[in-house]
Amino acid sequence: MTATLRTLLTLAWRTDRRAFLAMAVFLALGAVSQGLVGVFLRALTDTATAGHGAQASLWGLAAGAALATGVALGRAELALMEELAERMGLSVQEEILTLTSGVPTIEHLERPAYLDKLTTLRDESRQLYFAVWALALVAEHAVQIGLGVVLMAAVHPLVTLLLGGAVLPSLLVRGRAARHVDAATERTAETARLEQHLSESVTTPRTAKEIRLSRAAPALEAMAAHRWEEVSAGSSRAGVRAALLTFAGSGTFLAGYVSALGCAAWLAAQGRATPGDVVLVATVGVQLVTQASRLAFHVGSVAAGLRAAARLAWLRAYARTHTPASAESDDDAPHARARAATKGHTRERGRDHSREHGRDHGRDRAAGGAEPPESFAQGITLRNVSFTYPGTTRPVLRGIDLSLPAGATVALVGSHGSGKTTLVKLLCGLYQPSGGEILLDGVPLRDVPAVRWRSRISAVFQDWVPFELTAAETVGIGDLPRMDDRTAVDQALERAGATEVVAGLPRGLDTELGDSFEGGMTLSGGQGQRLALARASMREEPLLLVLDEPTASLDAPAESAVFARYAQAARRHRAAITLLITHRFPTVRMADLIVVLDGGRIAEQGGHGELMARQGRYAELHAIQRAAADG
Ligand SMILES: Nc1ncnc2c1ncn2[C@@H]1O[C@H](COP(=O)(O)OP(=O)(O)OP(=O)(O)O)[C@@H](O)[C@H]1O
Repeated sequence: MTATLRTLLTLAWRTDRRAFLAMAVFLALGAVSQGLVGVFLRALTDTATAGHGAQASLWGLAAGAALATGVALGRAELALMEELAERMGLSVQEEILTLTSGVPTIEHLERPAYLDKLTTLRDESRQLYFAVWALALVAEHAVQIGLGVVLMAAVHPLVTLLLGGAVLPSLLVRGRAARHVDAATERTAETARLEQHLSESVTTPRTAKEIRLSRAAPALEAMAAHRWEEVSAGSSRAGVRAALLTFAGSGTFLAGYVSALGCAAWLAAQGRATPGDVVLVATVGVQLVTQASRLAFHVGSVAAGLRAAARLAWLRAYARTHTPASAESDDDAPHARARAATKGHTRERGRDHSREHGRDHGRDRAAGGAEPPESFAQGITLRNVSFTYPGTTRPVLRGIDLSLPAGATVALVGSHGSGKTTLVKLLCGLYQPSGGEILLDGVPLRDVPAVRWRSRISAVFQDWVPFELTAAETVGIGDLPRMDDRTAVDQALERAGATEVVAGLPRGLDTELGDSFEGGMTLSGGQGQRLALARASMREEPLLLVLDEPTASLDAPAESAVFARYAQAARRHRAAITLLITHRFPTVRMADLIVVLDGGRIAEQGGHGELMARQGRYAELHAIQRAAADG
């Protein structure tokens, strides 16, 4: 609680210190001016009933001035808070992005339990800054209520008791109402995510073709609507409960107020209070009821903000524990990176990234850990590696003993779901093995900081990213420090056989790609794949080159040519290992070593001739493909 409160206040303080302080001053003055209105009105009533007209006028003026000051301060507070809130919201969103993308492993992006937390945090990031506002208003109302209680006590302690006794239960009831709403949001986070996915599937251009042809749009829309109904039913149920509780809370306030006013009138009738005291109870009593009701409401907002702050603290802790080597040393670091990442134009962004990348690397080195080899002497060894996706129970890889020799081209083959991509994820350090170990020239991969190992890998995956950037940036982003180096980009295009693709673009490397640009160019699947390959070619001397079915849009001879070129280059440079995954056997047969995966185990391994002669699983897969091609 204290830690989350500190997180919340630190966020606001860091966003704008001056605005934060100014707001605190305005709030304090606003609180006092409200209390003074009641005091001045009492004096007005008492001087007027005593026949002192001139004095009464002065008190009247003073009451008006206090009221006007309160209103003006309220306006100023509002303007300041809106400004502060907007900037704070932006910086929280940036931090969430930076933390989410900064974790070297990807479990938090694939596992529903974590995704729910992330979705809720992203949706509720606005709560954080409203909470700071609410926190300030809670403080203001608390001061106002304190002053009010003192004034009421001066009339008669019973009046205070009647009003004060109604405040506490009502606050508790309101807090409970807010918890209902929050719990409902968390319960429906998964359904809300699925609804969003289904709605986006119908509206994004990438999926439009298939969905139009299959005429699945109405069915998908109906599914999305059904999920939306589930989400909204959950939140309306919680909303109704919260409204009932709030109503009960307001009833308690009202009962307290009416009794306190009755008590003051009775005291005045007895001559134990002045008419001014009755006016004071009526004025301050109304203020107290309103302030307490607002206080309760804002306490609810603060509670929601604290829960969002707790989620942010969870994400920060998660990022810290899952980024062992480049762990941030202070709370400002993710912010600095987030600010750098969103500054200015994309190209600026690229430069900032480059600098940040360098800084990460420096921090990484300072943090210790083993170095990946400069050049492979033996290669990569997997010893009894097993893996089960977090949150599941079925092992996807079991007992993998494998040696990927230095300078070799290794082909991973196997039927769909046999574990090829998962093995690649482990080799890239995107997941840690559940059992066994991976060694880089004898050095355990888990001892090598992810940032250092990643900087020595190039990879293209079957689901390559169609970045909406210029062609130069789309390629250059493959090696951030050299993102703007046109010579490096040209060389990468050449290595990937993609020079022709760029030559055909209206503005060459400066052509903007994607629908997000006005008049942006849409690439064909094959053109996009070539650029993705060029992106992976930006790093000239990777130790491991992963080609996970990146050439599905190319024909078989083009695919073989691409693989041959990459394997040759990799072998020349530092005895790098090329790992390729493809279902096309003409390409597979070129590999030095073929590893056949079946149900998460290595069924067999060897050269093409050797495996064909063995007449095992490889020969069987080969025969199936040949029959399909012939038939
Ligand atoms: N993020 C994940 N969480 C849980 N299970 C997963 C995840 N990703 C993959 N799997 C499961 O792991 C198994 C192996 O998947 P993997 O993607 O490694 O297969 P693959 O051999 O690469 O398949 P393909 O040839 O179709 O690409 C599959 O049963 C799949 O359902």
